[in-house]
Amino acid sequence: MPGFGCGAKRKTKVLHTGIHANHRATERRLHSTHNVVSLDPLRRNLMPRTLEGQLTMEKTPSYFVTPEVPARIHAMSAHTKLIVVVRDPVTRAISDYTQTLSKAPRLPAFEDLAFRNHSIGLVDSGWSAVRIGLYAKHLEHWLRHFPQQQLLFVSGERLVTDPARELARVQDFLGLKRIISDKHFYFNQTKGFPCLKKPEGSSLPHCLGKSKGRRHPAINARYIQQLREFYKPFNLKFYQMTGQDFGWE
Ligand SMILES: Nc1ncnc2c1ncn2[C@@H]1O[C@H](COP(=O)(O)OS(=O)(=O)O)[C@@H](OP(=O)(O)O)[C@H]1O
Repeated sequence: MPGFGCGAKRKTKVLHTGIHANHRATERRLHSTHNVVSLDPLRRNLMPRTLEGQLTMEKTPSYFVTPEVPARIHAMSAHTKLIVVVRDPVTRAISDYTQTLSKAPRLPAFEDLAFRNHSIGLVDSGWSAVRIGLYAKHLEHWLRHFPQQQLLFVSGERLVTDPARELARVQDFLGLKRIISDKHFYFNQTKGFPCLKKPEGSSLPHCLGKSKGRRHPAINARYIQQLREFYKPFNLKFYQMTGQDFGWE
């Protein structure tokens, strides 16, 4: 499921739930409630087998915004749990642009891509960096196939300001014991983001790589405001649909 950016790379991880395999009731619950994604519906690749006491997580940012994906995932496994990390769509669009710019330095200016006509504030919703942030529209596709309770929306902003709180929500959603807490994070002043104190299998702290948390180009406040106005109705609809106010005004 999507993170903040436009990357389409898929990542798979098998997690141990830490629940004893000889607890039959728990095992049954795991199998019925924690569905296992065993096939990538887009690429038809086999995923690792999920054993008892494990969950398989799969991350593909482009799924959320690809209209044919919900039906395919549902056909593969109707009980799959879906986690979506969402961030202010204006900052998301700039982050997306920054990511592309790092690979294509001759890219036109942000405002030339984000607007059909920036002197009158006509936004180009066909540009992927803008389109991806229309969360309410994408969510409509998912809700045709999955009940709301199978979707969790994680705040990208709170993932930075209070990672333990957002991860508590994720652990609860997955029916896992709350193991990750405040004590697992520290704020790295140089990076400007929270990092892990001691990742699994290592005694050294770990921050996300250089491609996460890049400095964004300065964008004229007028364009930012025009984009805010453009997203406002979509954001409000998204808050209504999810029952969560993400505070992006
Ligand atoms: N702990 C921590 N460290 C570094 N970065 C963090 C962290 N938590 C969230 N973020 C935000 O993650 C943003 C990058 O995510 P991506 O857009 O690459 O996600 S995705 O893999 O494409 O889904 C990245 O966006 P940019 O700041 O625009 O680079 C970060 O703001």
